[in-house]
Amino acid sequence: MTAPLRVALLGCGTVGGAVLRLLDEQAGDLTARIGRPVQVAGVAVRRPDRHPEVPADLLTTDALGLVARDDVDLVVEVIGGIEPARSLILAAVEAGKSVVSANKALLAEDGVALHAAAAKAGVDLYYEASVAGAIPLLRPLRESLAGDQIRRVVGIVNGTTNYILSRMAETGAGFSEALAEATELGYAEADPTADVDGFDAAAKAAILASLSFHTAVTAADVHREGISAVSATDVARAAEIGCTVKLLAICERVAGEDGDTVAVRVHPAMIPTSHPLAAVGGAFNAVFVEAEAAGQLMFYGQGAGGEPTASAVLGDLVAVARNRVAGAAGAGPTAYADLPARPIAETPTRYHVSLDVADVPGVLATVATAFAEHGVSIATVRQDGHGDAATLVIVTHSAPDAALSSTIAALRELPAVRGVTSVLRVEGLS
Ligand SMILES: NC(=O)C1=CN([C@@H]2O[C@H](COP(=O)(O)OP(=O)(O)OC[C@H]3O[C@@H](n4cnc5c(N)ncnc54)[C@H](O)[C@@H]3O)[C@@H](O)[C@H]2O)C=CC1
Ligand SMILES: N[C@@H](CC=O)C(=O)O
Ligand code: NA
Repeated sequence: MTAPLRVALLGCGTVGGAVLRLLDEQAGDLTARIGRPVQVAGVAVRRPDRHPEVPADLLTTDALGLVARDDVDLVVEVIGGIEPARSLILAAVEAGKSVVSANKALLAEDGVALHAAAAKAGVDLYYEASVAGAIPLLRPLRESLAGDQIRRVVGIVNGTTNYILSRMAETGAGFSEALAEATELGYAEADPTADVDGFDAAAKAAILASLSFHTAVTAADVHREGISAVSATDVARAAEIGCTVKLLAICERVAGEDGDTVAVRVHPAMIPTSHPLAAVGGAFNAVFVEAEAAGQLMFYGQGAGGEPTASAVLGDLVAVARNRVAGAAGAGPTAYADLPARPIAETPTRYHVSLDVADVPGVLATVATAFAEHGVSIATVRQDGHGDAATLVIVTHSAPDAALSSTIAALRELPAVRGVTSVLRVEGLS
């Protein structure tokens, strides 16, 4: 019988546990698809006593020792975080072992160096699971669309926050309750502030922008806002204008007189309920890709959870194992374009603003003047009076984000404005 390919599994939590189970359940099919059996050589964990499901002789707390073993051919990293994951991946590739990872935080911080190390060693580094869980997205960007020019990628790439926002909109559930459910279901990161504050989505946006535009984008290049400031009022105001609130990742290649730039941002936004992304509920993700020749493409599916993510990990494992059987590594991504990042301040956006004002003559004109003075044009305005107060709901036309944020600062200073009760960007309105 052909000698098996031996796999080191680093981490056995939500994703690692599902990978281990599927490797066992699908052993026969995987052997047929790869041309050689795949066998688990060892499973590195922090607390072996917490893993009665794993055969004791496979468990180890020495992840580095496992990676270095001569009988290990391939490494699956599902620990997460920067260290020790980075050192373990580098040790693996330097020892000639191809790596599959689900670690967006690490790839978004240090992808260039990790790819360089993998290319130097002639091994593969695949990470389909790192963005949008089960959805085949990175390989289509890296391979299927390699002959096209991608201009824009926009989507929902964090399952936890989408689950929270969906629950808030559909059932009126509170933020903490919805987050606890998402954690229980295995969607949230080990530290869920990575989800709530947009770090996870920003890392994914950096990976998407790097692959789409053939340039190096790190998480630090991404403008990031999470959902912790999204209130029940924001959700209600969105519903009043036929919108819903979603955390969006938007990656754009922008043509300019001095050459192209990339603008990459993650923030909550109101989108019309008729927009295809508005129907993406729970932990599902969806990503639109706009390419010059292909036009618009949509990718949709489960963006988080043990089994869906393990599906992507196993897909990568089959790919790197096939390459290993063929005796060659696949082509890595290219980053030749060297495009600078455009700051959010210069990025055109639209705002929805809700104000509590004193219902006195001239208040509307005073508010309108504040917008005009900052070069921001108003698209719609609605005034609801109640007693001596009124609510003004304003949707702007597109303007540089800096102009919009200085308008909000100026509004807060106006004596007639009693409170700025909701400020959210708006996307997808015609
Ligand atoms: N849960 C999900 O839906 C998804 C997770 N991911 C990514 O997959 C990776 C793993 O995520 P989860 O399985 O959800 O996390 P988890 O927290 O459930 O599992 C991580 C495991 O790694 C172990 N670990 C930590 N340090 C270790 C060390 N030094 N040596 C050995 N084991 C160690 C932990 O004990 C834990 O069992 C992360 O990079 C995450 O961002 C990607 C897509 C979806
Ligand atoms: N915590 C992440 C897991 C998948 O990447 C999410 O909620 O999307
Ligand atoms: Na994916």
